[in-house]
Amino acid sequence: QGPLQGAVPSRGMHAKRDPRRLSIEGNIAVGKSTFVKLLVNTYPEWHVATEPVATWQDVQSAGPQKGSAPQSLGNLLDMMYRDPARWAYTFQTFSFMSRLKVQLESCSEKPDEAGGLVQVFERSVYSDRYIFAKNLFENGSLSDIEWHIYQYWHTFLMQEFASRLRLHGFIYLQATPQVCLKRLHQRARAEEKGIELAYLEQLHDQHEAWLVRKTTKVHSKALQSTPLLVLDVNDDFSEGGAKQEELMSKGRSPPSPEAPHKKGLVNRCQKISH
Ligand SMILES: Nc1ncnc2c1ncn2[C@@H]1O[C@H](COP(=O)(O)OP(=O)(O)OP(=O)(O)O)[C@@H](O)[C@H]1O
Ligand SMILES: Nc1nc(=O)c2ncn([C@H]3C[C@H](O)[C@@H](CO)O3)c2[nH]1
Repeated sequence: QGPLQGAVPSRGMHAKRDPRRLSIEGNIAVGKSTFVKLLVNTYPEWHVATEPVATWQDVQSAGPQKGSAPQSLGNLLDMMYRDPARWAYTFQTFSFMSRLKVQLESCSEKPDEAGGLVQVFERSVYSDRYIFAKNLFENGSLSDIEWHIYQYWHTFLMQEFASRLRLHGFIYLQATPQVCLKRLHQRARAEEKGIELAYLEQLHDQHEAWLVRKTTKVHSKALQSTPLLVLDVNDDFSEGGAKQEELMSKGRSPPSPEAPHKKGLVNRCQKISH
């Protein structure tokens, strides 16, 4: 029996409960995908929606006629990094739409199949705006009018889909921009080879402003008060061991009598109604 035994509810216990919906946030290459894989190994019953990077790397046309083969239209991730002033707005519309679909599709599972589940998203419609689009505006890659139009439809859609997009918690994986750059080089994704420390520093600051300092102006009170768990992932946990187990248990651990305020995020989220 591991230290987490008993903390994860069995399916039968929560057959009618809405799924708890969490988003993993963090800088580029901080280790979100790696962390999500560890979560799935530890909690195989959790549903995970990874970031649709492959869709951005190969945008497909629907095909001119029904049933005809889709055509590849290009690598939008690469285009955005090569020429942000030209492609940033296009990228944000597409990344937003693909995140919206992922978040809406996950919550359309039948309630009694999804009951008691935890759904984990890698980033969210919120980081699309409050991290990336905001940063692209502030560094001059989105013009005033593009940023205005982006916020106009984003706010409208967030209000229209408010209840279906509501998240119960954020897990913020926090590491220095220097550590992220090292991991980015180690991963060596072709489109990212031009990314410099300064860009990761900007994104780090956006995460800190939105999630930690809470100085970023957000569109809703519910979002402002969404529970947050900050995990320091500067240390290497990819080889397993005690650090990995500690991180997993922080995400889930039951309240302890000595420190009742230090509940795991999922336990805190279960107190929040949908
Ligand atoms: N804690 C860690 N210690 C050492 N290396 C790590 C750690 N977490 C991830 N890595 C390594 O860093 C690289 C980036 O990790 P990963 O792909 O999980 O990042 P990510 O946050 O999902 O990236 P992106 O923002 O692009 O989606 C990978 O090579 C991974 O093996
Ligand atoms: N501009 C921009 N807006 C986004 O919403 C966004 N989300 C992710 N990314 C980049 C980071 C990684 O290189 C790669 C995979 O995370 O995609 C984004 N870039």
